[in-house]
Amino acid sequence: MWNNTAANSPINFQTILQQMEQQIQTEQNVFVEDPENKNQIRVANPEKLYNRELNPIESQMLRKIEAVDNYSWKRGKTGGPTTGFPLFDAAIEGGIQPGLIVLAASPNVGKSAFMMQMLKQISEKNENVFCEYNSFDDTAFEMLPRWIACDQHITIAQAKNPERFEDQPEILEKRNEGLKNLYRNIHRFSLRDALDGGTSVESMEERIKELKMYLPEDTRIIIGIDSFYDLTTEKRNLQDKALWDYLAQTVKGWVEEYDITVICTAHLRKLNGNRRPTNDDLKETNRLEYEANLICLLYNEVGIKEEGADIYWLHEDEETKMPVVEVKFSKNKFGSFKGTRFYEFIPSQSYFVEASLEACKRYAALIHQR
Ligand SMILES: Nc1ncnc2c1ncn2[C@@H]1O[C@H](COP(=O)(O)OP(=O)(O)OP(=O)(O)O)[C@@H](O)[C@H]1O
Repeated sequence: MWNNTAANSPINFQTILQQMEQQIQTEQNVFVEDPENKNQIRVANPEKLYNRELNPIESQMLRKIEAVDNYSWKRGKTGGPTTGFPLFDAAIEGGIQPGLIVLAASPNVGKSAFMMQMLKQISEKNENVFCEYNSFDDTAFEMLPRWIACDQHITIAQAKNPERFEDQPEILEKRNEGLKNLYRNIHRFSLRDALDGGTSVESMEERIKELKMYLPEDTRIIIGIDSFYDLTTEKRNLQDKALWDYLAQTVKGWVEEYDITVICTAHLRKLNGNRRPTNDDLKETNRLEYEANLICLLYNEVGIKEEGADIYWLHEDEETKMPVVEVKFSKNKFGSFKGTRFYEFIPSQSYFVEASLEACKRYAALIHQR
């Protein structure tokens, strides 16, 4: 645009002024405010960008910029649906985004419980969301009582076997309240187990298509898979690493094709000693690590060292040390946070409380003191 020949001729302010006016004129013809959002600009006349028609390459790029800008404005003020855990939201810069999230831990740490509570909270605290928990290693008979226990802070056993607690009307009342909340939430939360649709990625994809068909277009879909290593495929020729690579790529493919969030739990290799896990401990495949937008490694010292643990909390009704689940953000493509957040856990109620920032600092200091 600028034809600055100042190096070989004296500056002509008249010409510069004319050029500036011309540019402003052109820009006014090219860009307009969006009629519904005065802060968003749109390209009204692409031909006026260069005073000629755009070629196909330029048109493609123009459409891409428009799509990304539309998407950015559609994210809303918070960025995405809240998880109900403020520090978790902050770590991923404002809520759940489309992408692949992996919650990895050794057995019994609490990853299924953590994912269940997260999906429950997302479904309760946001509009236009739908969360589905797919449980491949536990049945709905095991998982739904956890939802009720978590909701009402009763034990999983109380939610599971009401008849055993007939002499405790206050427990039955709470259980019924939890059940009512679960019924009330079926427009935003569903739970499926292996008996509902099988464990194959092909059947999972059919389910995602079904959700896309029935749910309103602007619904944010969040699919939980417990666990990634229980997924199968109808492609019979794949085995071992090739199989896990294929599954990881397929799951990530859904994120891109259907614009959804997939949260997977994943088992870790058996850890030697009591060390905290790293991404290298993901079993069988590093493709999962590569494809994931976020990897959280969960660790529960009380689960390993019991009364010898240093990272624990105390509950007024319990005599023993209570577990604190450490959630380390070991790969984070949603934000720059790479630290650890801490969740005080009541396993019998399948319930977590996110530790405050101060408490997180205290727990982190205890780990680093060693
Ligand atoms: N019905 C129950 N009653 C009491 N505690 C339970 C019950 N079910 C699970 N727990 C406890 O909750 C904790 C977390 O279990 P959870 O299934 O979430 O772990 P996980 O990491 O998903 O394990 P896995 O990989 O074996 O599924 C465990 O310590 C477990 O003992």
